[in-house]
Amino acid sequence: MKNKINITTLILLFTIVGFSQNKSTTTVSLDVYYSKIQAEKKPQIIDARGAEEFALNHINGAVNFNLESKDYAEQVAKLDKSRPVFTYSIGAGRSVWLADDLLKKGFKEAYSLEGGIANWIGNGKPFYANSKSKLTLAEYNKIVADNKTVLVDIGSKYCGACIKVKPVLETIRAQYGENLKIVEIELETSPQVIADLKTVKVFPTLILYQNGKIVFKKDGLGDLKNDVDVALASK
Ligand SMILES: O=S(=O)([O-])[S-]
Repeated sequence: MKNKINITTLILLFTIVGFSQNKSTTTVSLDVYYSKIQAEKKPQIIDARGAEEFALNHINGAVNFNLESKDYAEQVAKLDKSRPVFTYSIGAGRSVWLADDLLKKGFKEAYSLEGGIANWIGNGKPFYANSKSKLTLAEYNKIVADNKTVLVDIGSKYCGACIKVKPVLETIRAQYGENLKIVEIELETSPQVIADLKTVKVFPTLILYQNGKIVFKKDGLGDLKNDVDVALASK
């Protein structure tokens, strides 16, 4: 439990401090990141999340460390400073910190992936996952077809912003009961459906369907409760 709190606190801290920094020039779009990786024979891809997160899923060919790792200096020393380094995490936290630190240490190029692992997997790029998806795309489509109104929450249990969605979902669930089907999809248990949906660019992503059609799709929590109320009141 203590460990879980520490990891969550750490992620929230990285998120808050990461967002409060000036936007780093090292953050690039998925297209730029991917094409630069493709141009490298042996790309140096660093997963800046925790070891537990990395063990569950990661970009193919990535290695794992971040600024908090005990062997951080050793890991950095293994990299080639003259070649680009590609970092990612969940958002603009750990990966930006790592890319900036590498640049300070004299690396020529360091790029952090905008939208992190959500953007990579959500756009169908190759990834490793240690388990099959609990939910398949066929099952997802059936839920959307079988229920008049469906709210989908897509995120990761390691993402600070995703954790903030949960109490809002509970409020919505209490208000709408059986009139609204809520589906929660986590990267850790259903990575393949996130890839198959081809719509996720960031965690959390929230999608409201009515009669099988998308009413809204939101990147981030925003004012979810109000948006659901407004959307359902107008139907
Ligand atoms: O640190 S983070 O980018 O994973 S939120």
